[in-house]
Amino acid sequence: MNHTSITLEQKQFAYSQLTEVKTLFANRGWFPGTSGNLSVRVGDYTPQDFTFAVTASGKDKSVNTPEDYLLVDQTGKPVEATHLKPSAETSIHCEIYRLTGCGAIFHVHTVFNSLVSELFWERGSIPVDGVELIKAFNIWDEDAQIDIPIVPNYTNVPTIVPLLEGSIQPRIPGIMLRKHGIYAWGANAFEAKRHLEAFEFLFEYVYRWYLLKK
Ligand SMILES: CSC[C@@H](O)[C@@H](O)C(=O)COP(=O)(O)O
Ligand SMILES: [Zn+2]
Repeated sequence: MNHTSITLEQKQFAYSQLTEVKTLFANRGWFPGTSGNLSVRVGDYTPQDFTFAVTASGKDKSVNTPEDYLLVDQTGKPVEATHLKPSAETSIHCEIYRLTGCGAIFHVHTVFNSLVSELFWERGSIPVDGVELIKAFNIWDEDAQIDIPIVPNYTNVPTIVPLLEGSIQPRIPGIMLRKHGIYAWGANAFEAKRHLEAFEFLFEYVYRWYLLKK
């Protein structure tokens, strides 16, 4: 893609969407210790050629500044001259966009998502049985049973990237990195937010139900 075809209005709209969710999630305590990253896709898409706005690496996501985001291409390289560094996990966003064609990806570290990823690590996925909020994923089966995949976490992020293709499930818009955090996505920011909120609700439910049953 000719990245100059992204207009200033498109870029500003993407940044304003990111600021809105960033502020909301920060108020929920979903970015402890500068963790987490967010992105929204901008402009035309093919799996080989796309652009997205992503959070800059290492920022305090509970404050809003003029230096919070940058535009990158499908390889994670900035498309404009900038001193900002894209999120250290940008290559995960690149791969999820390539595989799913989604429009927005939100990543948060929470205590509940980390706990359940460890609880069900050996199983390879987090099972959820018949909880109403599964419908947030557009799964309407009576008493639906879903499994949210878990992949191992590595400090070297490029080691994680090739594991995504074999782990992402077509009807589940998210993947857990073991003892790290959830990546949730959707066709746009509204849908990615709905999915992330549903995952976090279900993780807390699964954890508490596990303890209650004991
Ligand atoms: C500071 S701990 C979290 C990071 O290691 C990473 O997992 C994370 O989510 C944020 O990294 P970032 O480069 O700011 O996008
Ligand atoms: Zn992370």
